[in-house]
Amino acid sequence: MGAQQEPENNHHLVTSEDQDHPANLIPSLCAKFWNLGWVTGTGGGCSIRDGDLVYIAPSGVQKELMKASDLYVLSLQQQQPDLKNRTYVRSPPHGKPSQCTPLFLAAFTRRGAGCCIHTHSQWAVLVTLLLEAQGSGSDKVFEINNIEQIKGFGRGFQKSGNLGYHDTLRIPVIENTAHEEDLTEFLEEAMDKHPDTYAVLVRRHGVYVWGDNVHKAKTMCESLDYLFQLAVQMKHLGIPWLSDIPETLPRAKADIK
Ligand SMILES: CSCCC(=O)C(=O)COP(=O)(O)O
Ligand SMILES: [Zn+2]
Repeated sequence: MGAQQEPENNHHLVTSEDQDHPANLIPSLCAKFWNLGWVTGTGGGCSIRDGDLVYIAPSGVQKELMKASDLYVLSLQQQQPDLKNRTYVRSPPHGKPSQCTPLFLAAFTRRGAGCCIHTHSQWAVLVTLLLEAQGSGSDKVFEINNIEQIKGFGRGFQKSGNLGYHDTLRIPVIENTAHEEDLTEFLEEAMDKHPDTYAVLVRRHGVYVWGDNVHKAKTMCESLDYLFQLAVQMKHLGIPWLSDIPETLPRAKADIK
């Protein structure tokens, strides 16, 4: 017999037969993300906003083994305006919410995101290290163009459509801090400086990716990890991340600006 849940603990918020309910989706997505090396050794995570409610994983747990009953639930309306001293409308009997919570909340409150994913992908970390090695100030933004997968990204905040093959994808990079929650002000600065980005890289740590809904956040996170891996291999092969399509190649008339 498991621990008896107190009815006042709003346990109903994490009880659903619907596999797409946030309380079920976060554990199932994190189990998939673990297989990709995105949430290794309790790192990384995922948070989903469903209307006013935000579902958050617990801290320091094996993200691939989470259950719906492990999750915290926060009401954005009840929290406003103070997002620092957080209270939860539902908490599990033990543990504490993810250190990533303020960063997830930044995506929900400043970009109206419906889902935010945080990975410790080695490809993301390697890209930040390659940029660091380049130095001379160019280490603050990852840029790549003329790769088909770039079409996997939205054009930007409150803009419709996706980037095109000839567009340059730009992802800002912030420096890591001793404590995850201390990243928040730097993530928010990066959002302000790059209003159209859907992701922020964290040097030597990983990446935060958000989207209007789970589908968009997940597919942009997958596309980004694909591009990070490609970028690392391109660097090995001496192929620049930014290139011009040779004029000799055929370009559709619509593409010629
Ligand atoms: C070894 S993970 C260190 C903390 C971290 O970077 C992370 O993303 C997970 O933090 P949480 O509080 O969700 O365990
Ligand atoms: Zn992390």
